[in-house]
Parts: sequence; structure tokens; C-alpha cells
Amino acid sequence: MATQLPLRLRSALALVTGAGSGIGRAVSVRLAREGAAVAACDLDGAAAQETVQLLGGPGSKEGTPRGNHAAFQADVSEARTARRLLEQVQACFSCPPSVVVSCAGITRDEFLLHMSEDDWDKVIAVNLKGIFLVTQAAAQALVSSGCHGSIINISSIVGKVGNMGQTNYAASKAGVIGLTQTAARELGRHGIRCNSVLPGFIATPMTQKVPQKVLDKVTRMIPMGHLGDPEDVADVVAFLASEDSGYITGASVEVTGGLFM
Ligand SMILES: CCCCCCCCCCCCC[C@@H](O)CC(=O)SCCNC(=O)CCNC(=O)[C@H](O)C(C)(C)COP(=O)(O)OP(=O)(O)OC[C@H]1O[C@@H](n2cnc3c(N)ncnc32)[C@H](O)[C@@H]1OP(=O)(O)O
Ligand SMILES: NC(=O)c1ccc[n+]([C@@H]2O[C@H](COP(=O)([O-])OP(=O)(O)OC[C@H]3O[C@@H](n4cnc5c(N)ncnc54)[C@H](O)[C@@H]3O)[C@@H](O)[C@H]2O)c1
Repeated sequence: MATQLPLRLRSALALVTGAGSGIGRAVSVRLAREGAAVAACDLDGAAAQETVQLLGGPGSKEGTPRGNHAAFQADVSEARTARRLLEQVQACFSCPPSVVVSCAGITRDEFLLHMSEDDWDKVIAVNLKGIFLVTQAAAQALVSSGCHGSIINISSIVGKVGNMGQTNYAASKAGVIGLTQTAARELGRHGIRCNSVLPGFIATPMTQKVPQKVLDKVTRMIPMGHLGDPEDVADVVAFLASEDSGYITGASVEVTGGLFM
């Protein structure tokens, strides 16, 4: 039986993108356990629905009804679908999301000397432009309704230190940090906080694609000696979503086991 958490988010509506897998799924589960209603979005709509079934509430496997959650299919890298996502969420819940967690992300790893333009374009479109589109649409909805909010964008430690084979990904994640800091400067006056989370190596489908020899190399470099779990990131996201972080904005919080501290 999961230990009962303080319901810090009982009045929150949380939009989570990339909610169909890995960190996004763990974030959705954690925010729901703290009382939030969750709008779980993913490019893979079926995966988003599977996440909702884990959250408790009507139609869930958990059978512990608490708040309504809903799944949405959307490609965050497309302006039309990103905007439609916010419209659909507001129509479904009759309010804008007060918590927005952008987890949707991809990799297309290759050394710079061989990276294709398409691999560059795809990663920037999802990881950076996607966060621009979702952050902008959510902020517009919050400001026009006079609601306060907490926007949490998932960057990566790679955005801080780079990584072989990831010029596209590192650039996208460094961009997320700068975008989030700027949004924090602009939106603070509206009561909207914006923070970045920088995970290190976290055991998800994304890292399963990394060659074992690289994983072995990196793991030996981690002061805590092991990869992180998606729940380690969700812990920090829940804190940044709640009023317990009420005076924190523009921050970059590293969840890395000490890697590249
Ligand atoms: C001395 C060790 C330094 C380790 C520093 C690594 C820091 C990484 C921190 C990342 C944490 C956050 C990640 C998170 O944001 C989520 C992700 O992004 S998960 C995906 C991460 N991707 C990678 O790390 C890239 C891994 N590399 C590859 O996928 C392939 O190497 C590829 C770039 C596609 C090229 O493949 P190819 O078959 O052409 O070459 P090899 O795989 O044989 O590699 C050739 C040699 O380069 C070494 N190598 C490759 N990538 C890395 C790397 N990221 N860090 C260190 N060394 C790397 C590889 O080991 C080979 O070395 P050797 O010739 O000695 O065998
Ligand atoms: N796993 C790690 O080690 C690690 C470390 C640092 C940062 N991150 C970041 O955390 C986030 C989540 O990564 P993860 O490890 O859970 O990966 P994951 O592959 O398990 O999940 C990513 C999810 O995003 C969805 N997605 C992809 N493109 C999308 C799009 N265009 N629109 C909507 N949804 C889309 C995928 O369908 C998938 O469900 C990513 O932004 C990733 O860059 C991961």
C-alpha cells in the first residue's frame, strides 16, 4: 500500500506532456497521489490513456476514485496541435492547468561529423520548440484568466555540460534552460513560476538505447554509483509544483546522483 502523501496539490490541475512513458508517467502518478487532477498528454494517445488508468479515479485499475483525470493525444512540436491541446484541456476541466510539466522529448544521437539535418531538426522541434509552444499556450491561458501557476520544464544535465553524440539534444536542453529563465523573468509578475529540472541518467526507455559500454562508463562516474529512477525526478517536480517552492522561480534543479555537480 503506497504511503499517504500530503495532498499539497489537491486544488491543482496538472498538464503533463510525455506522460505516456518514463519520467512523464512517474510525474503523473506522483502529482495525482498528491491530489492533482492530471491531464496526461502524449504523442502516443494509448500510452497516455494507460497512464491515466494508473492514477486512480473513474475507470482506473487502482479503483481509488480521487478527482478526474484525462488523456490527450497531441504532438507538442506542432503549433496547431499544441494550442488545440490547451483548448481541449480547458474545455475538459473548465480551467487552465495551474501546473504544467513538459516531459515530452526525443533523442536522435549521432556524432557531429555525421549528424543529419533531419536529426537536428526533429530533436529541436520536439525538445525545444515543443516546450516553447506548450509554455506559451499555458501562460497565455493562465494570464488571461488571472490564475497563478507553476511551469516545470524537463531539461537535462546534458544541457549544462554537453555529451558526445548529442549536439542536437544538448542544444535543445540548453535552450530549455534559457527559455525557462526568460519565462520566469516575464511571468513572475503574473504569479507564474517557471523552473527547469536537469536529470542525469535515469532508467527509462530513452536510456535503454544507449550503448552498454557508454552506460558502464557513465555509471562509474556517478558519485551515488547508480542510475536514477523516474520517481527521483517526480519527487522534485512535485516540490516545484507545490507551494513548498513558492519563492523559487528561474531555477535549474539537478537530479543526477552528483554526476557533473
Ligand atoms: C569518459 C566517459 C564520459 C561519459 C560522459 C557521458 C555523460 C552523459 C550524461 C548523460 C546523462 C543524461 C542523458 C539524458 O539526457 C537522456 C539521454 O540523452 S539518453 C542518450 C544519451 N546518449 C549518449 O550518451 C550517446 C551515446 N552514444 C551513442 O549512441 C553512439 O556512440 C553514437 C553517438 C550513435 C555513435 O555510434 P557509433 O557506433 O558510431 O560509435 P560508438 O558507439 O562505437 O562510439 C565510438 C566511441 O565513442 C564513445 N562514446 C560514444 N558516446 C559516448 C558518450 N556519450 N560519452 C562517452 N563516450 C562515448 C564510445 O564509448 C566509443 O568509444 P571506444 O572507441 O573507446 O569504444
Ligand atoms: N531518461 C533520462 O536519462 C533523461 C535524463 C535527462 C532528461 N530527460 C528528459 O526527460 C524527458 C522524459 O524522458 P524519458 O526518459 O521519460 O523518455 P521516454 O522516451 O520514456 O518518454 C518520452 C515520452 O515523450 C513522448 N513524446 C515524444 N515526442 C513527443 C511529441 N512530439 N509530442 C508529445 N509527446 C511526445 C513519447 O511518446 C514518450 O512517451 C525528456 O524530455 C528527456 O529528454 C531524460
